[in-house]
Amino acid sequence: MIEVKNLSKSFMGKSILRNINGTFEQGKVNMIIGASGTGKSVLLKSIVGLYPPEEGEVLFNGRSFYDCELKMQKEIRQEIGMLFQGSALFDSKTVAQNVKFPLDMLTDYSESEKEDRVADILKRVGLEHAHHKMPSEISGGMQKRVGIARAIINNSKYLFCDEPNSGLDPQTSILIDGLIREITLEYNTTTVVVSHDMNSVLEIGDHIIFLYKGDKIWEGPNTEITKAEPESLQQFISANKLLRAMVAEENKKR
Ligand SMILES: Nc1ncnc2c1ncn2[C@@H]1O[C@H](COP(=O)(O)OP(=O)(O)OP(=O)(O)O)[C@@H](O)[C@H]1O
Repeated sequence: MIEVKNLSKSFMGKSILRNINGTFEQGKVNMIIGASGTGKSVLLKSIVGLYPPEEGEVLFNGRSFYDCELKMQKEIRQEIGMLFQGSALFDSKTVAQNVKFPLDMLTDYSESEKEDRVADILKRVGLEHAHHKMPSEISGGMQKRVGIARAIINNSKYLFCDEPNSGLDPQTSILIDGLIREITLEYNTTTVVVSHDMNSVLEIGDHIIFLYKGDKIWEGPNTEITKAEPESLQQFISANKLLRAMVAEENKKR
């Protein structure tokens, strides 16, 4: 579980996030949603230790990341897997070398152990035939799969995904969403996904945090989102045709 407590962040005196509180549970897909520029990525980066906040704390299973010894911080960092926006694969490395990278950096496994793990994980994400391909030779959806495999290869307890569907067509987005959900359940990870894709929210969002201009406006399960009151959230939702229809149905029942 990850707990964010009273977190505030600004850049050069400009307030970006104000007093954010939220809980991200294990074995669930937790989503941070909101319009462009509202602070989603800054929140994600503050949680994973890239942007230290001015105020507040982030607890990883009770361990305060910004208020613990360097050794513990390193330990927590090793438990974090990250799928970056745009996948961020090394162009000059093969698929297998990309996936193996965290094991090379963080473990002292033997080469054959590493290769076995890479083979297992690539099979799990449906890329058993792509070991020797270069990132430029595979599709955007396959690149995301490689990014997911790399994020979880070292048995990550916490999986962070920044806009996992960016640049993907709707059908591939559904497949990637499905994979994130399956991995979350199978590996019992605490998964945090940043997105502004309402289809993803409906597909996989067990728990949602909605940000609006740096404030947390609403928190709850995706099953409740169409009934949520805040106007800023209603406006965000109504950009999606399907959700507009669902909200209209909800209103009819009232
Ligand atoms: N390193 C930085 N230095 C200064 N300002 C930053 C930095 N990173 C983000 N910001 C500012 O913080 C605000 C929130 O940015 P953020 O990237 O979190 O938005 P977002 O909600 O993730 O948007 P998008 O969906 O477009 O990615 C923006 O005004 C952005 O310009």
